[in-house]
Amino acid sequence: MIPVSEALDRLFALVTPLDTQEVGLTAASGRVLRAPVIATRDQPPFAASAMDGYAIRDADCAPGARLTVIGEAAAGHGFAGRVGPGETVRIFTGAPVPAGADRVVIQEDTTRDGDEVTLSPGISENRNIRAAGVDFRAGDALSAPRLLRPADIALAASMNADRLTVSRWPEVAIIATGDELVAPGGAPRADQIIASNAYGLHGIVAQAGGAPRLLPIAGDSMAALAQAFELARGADIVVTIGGASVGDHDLVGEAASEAGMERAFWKVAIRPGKPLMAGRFGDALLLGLPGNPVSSMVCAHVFLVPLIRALSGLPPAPAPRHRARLAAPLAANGPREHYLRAATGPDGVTAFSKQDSSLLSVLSDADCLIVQPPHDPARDTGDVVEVIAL
Ligand SMILES: Nc1nc2c(c(=O)[nH]1)N[C@H]1C(S)=C(S)[C@@H](COP(=O)(O)OP(=O)(O)OC[C@H]3O[C@@H](n4cnc5c(N)ncnc54)[C@H](O)[C@@H]3O)O[C@H]1N2
Ligand code: MOO
Repeated sequence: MIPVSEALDRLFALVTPLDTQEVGLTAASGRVLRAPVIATRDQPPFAASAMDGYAIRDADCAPGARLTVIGEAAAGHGFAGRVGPGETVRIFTGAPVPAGADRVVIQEDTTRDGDEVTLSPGISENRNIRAAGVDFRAGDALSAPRLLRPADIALAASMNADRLTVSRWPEVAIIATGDELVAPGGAPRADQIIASNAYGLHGIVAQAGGAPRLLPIAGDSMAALAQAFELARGADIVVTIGGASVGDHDLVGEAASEAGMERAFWKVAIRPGKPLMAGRFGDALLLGLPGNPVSSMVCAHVFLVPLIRALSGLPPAPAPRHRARLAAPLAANGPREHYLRAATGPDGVTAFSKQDSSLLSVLSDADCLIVQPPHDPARDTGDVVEVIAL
C-alpha cells in the first residue's frame, strides 16, 4: 500500500495534457482555457458615467449653481461637443462623459426647468465617473490555464474575444464489471444486484469536465474483460469498476495487463478504496476502481477528478480541501487515510455513524468527506479537520 499523496504523484507522472481546440463563448463554460485571452481595448474604452444625471465641470459644482443644458449623452450615443463654464450635458448611465466635464451630478440632486438645471444643496462627493480602462487595459490578459467559470467567460467576451482556446474533452470510458450486475430498469435474478456505480461516475466525470462514455457491463471472465477493453479504445481514461481485489473472480488487473496496461500502482492506503489500481494503457490511462459503490465514488473524487483536470492542462493538484470544525467527536483512525461521509450543519461537520463502503444511502445524504490522516488520534467536538466538498 502506498500513501494517497504518492499514488496521486504517480498518476500525475503519467499525464500529458490533451490537445486544444477553439470553441465559441457559449460552449466554453466549464472547459479549461489553454491560451490566454488578451484584451484588444480598454474597458471602459472611454470615461463613462456611472449614473443618470448631468455632466458638469467640477469648478461649477456648487449648491444653487444654475447651468445651461447644451445637449445629451446616452449609452451608445456620445455628445460630440465640449462642456464649457456654466454649461452641462444631460447624461445617462454608461454614456461617454463629454469633453470638458469631470463630474456627473445625479438627477436627484438637481431641479430642471427647460434648458436650465439648478444644483441642489448637499451634492454627494462622488464624481460618478468610471475612468477609461478601470476594469482592464488593452494588452491585459485573462491568464491560462484556468477552469472557465461564467465570470471568466463574461470577462473574455468583454475583452472582445469570440473564440477561446480550450482543452479538448478528456473522454472517459467507464466499464462496470461483475456477473452479479444488471443495468437499472432490468430484471435481476435473486442473486444479482443493480449496477449503480457507473451512473454516479458518469455524473462525476461530466461535472469534472470530462466526456463520459458508459460501456456495457462486462462479466467476470477474461474474454468479457478483453472485449470491454477493446470497446474502450479511443478513450483518454479507461475506468473499470470492481474486480480489483484479491478474490478468485477479481480478474480486472490480469485482464488489463494482458490488454497492455503497464501498472503504476495497486493498493493505496485509503479507506474506502484500498484495492485501487492505475497504469498506462497504450495512449490512455487506466484507473481501476474498487467495486464497492462508495469506494468507487470516493476514489473518483480523490483520483479521477484531479486526473481529468491535469489531462485538461490544469496544474496537477489534489481535490481541494477546506477546514471545518467538528460538530461531533471522531474516533481514532487506523493506517489508511479515511474519507468519512459527513454532513455540514450550523456547528460544523458530523461524520455519519455508518461508514461501510456499500452504503449509497449514506453517501447520498453526505455533503462532504472529512479527511482523517493515517493514525490520527481521536478528535473532539470543535477540533478543526480537513474536508472535501461533494
Ligand atoms: N480477502 C480480502 N477481501 C477483500 C479485500 C481484501 O483486502 N482482502 N478488500 C475489500 C475491499 S476494501 C474492497 S473495496 C473490495 C473491493 O473489491 P473489488 O474491487 O474486487 O470489487 P468487487 O468484489 O467486484 O465488488 C465489491 C462489491 O461492490 C459491488 N459492485 C461492484 N460493481 C458494482 C457496480 N457497478 N454497481 C454496484 N455495485 C457494484 C459488488 O457486487 C460487491 O458487492 O474488496 C474487499 N474484499
Ligand atoms: O477499501 Mo474498501 O473500499 O474499504 O471497502
